[in-house]
Amino acid sequence: MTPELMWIVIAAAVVVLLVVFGVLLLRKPKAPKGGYQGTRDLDDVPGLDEGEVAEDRPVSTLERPESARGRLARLRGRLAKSNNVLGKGLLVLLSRERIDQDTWDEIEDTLLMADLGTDASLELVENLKKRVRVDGTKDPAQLKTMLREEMLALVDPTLDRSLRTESAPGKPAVVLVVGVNGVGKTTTVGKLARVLVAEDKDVMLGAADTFRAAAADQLETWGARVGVPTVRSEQEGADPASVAYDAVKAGIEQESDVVLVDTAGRLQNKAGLMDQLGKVKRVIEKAAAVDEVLLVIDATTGQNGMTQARVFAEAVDITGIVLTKLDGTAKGGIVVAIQRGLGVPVKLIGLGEGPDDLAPFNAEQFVDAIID
Ligand SMILES: Nc1nc2c(ncn2[C@@H]2O[C@H](COP(=O)(O)OP(=O)(O)OP(=O)(O)O)[C@@H](O)[C@H]2O)c(=O)[nH]1
Repeated sequence: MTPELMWIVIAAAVVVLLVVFGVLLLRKPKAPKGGYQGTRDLDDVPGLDEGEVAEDRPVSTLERPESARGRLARLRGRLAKSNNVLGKGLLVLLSRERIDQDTWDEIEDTLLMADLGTDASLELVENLKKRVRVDGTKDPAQLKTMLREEMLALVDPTLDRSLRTESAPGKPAVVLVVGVNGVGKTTTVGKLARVLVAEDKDVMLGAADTFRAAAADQLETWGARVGVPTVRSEQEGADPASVAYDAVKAGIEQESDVVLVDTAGRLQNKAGLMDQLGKVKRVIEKAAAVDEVLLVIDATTGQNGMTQARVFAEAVDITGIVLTKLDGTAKGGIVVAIQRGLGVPVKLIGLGEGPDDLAPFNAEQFVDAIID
């Protein structure tokens, strides 16, 4: 090798080393395992803009989730847009010059198409029919009021829809989230963590969906965005009950207020599902009581969703329903069908893919969004 060539090789090597060193220096810090456990209040973190979005976030870019109050008002447009056909369709039918049996049949069909279910649809039509006959009214405003009242009665504003997330002394509240895969379970757990963080609660996540490693990664990312740690197993196919137990133990040790446990729904048969969910619940109860079992149902799946709901309700005592994807369906009537079918209230609704697009369910606002 000539001396000139040797100098060129040395110069090239120095340039390569400088580039590699530069890249290493510029790389963002990696999230610690288990998420961030430090401060999560924007007020505690200088130089942060509200609503800032980042992927791999160090502690200084934690997000401040929107408070749950008023979310449904913000998301009302999405509910109204997708369920417009139902509300407007009914009002058009009711404001016909003559409301004869054919019109009532059309009203019933509209309700059935919105997944209200046969019994509820019949009941609504019969009640409206009676009131229209007695009042003899044709005034659209009055008909709208009647429709609103009858629909509200079906949705039932008297049900207790509060989430049981109050901790006992020395024990966090435990919320188990169940449902088939793809309905939006992991997303819901992530969104719910944000609702609780906005209420200033200390949350712990348990990634007991061990069928898919990506599900735990997904959950961990949700948690990291708001400073919530996740207990998970690095091993795909690990025992979900043991991960759930570890999460609750960690919640007790770290004095968390609430532990949210995501589970797997990818099970081949009913017996397997019952065994697994039963075991997860029993094992958790060795450490703390399970306060809430939320069943997540995809509102776009209609009757299929009802069938799934029944299978889960047999496997474990459901205390509340989360209806996801209500932004993408005209089948808002599923709220009534599910509540009636299971005897369990809808407590939360998903109205989009955004991190704060999960709202506490409110019967009045729900009916108003459909009818107004
Ligand atoms: N439009 C809309 N999409 C939603 C809503 N909730 C969840 N999704 C989407 O549904 C898809 C599935 O959500 P996941 O949370 O991964 O579902 P999962 O039930 O946990 O599925 P597995 O992890 O496979 O068991 C994602 O693309 C979510 O963004 C909602 O309320 N509205």
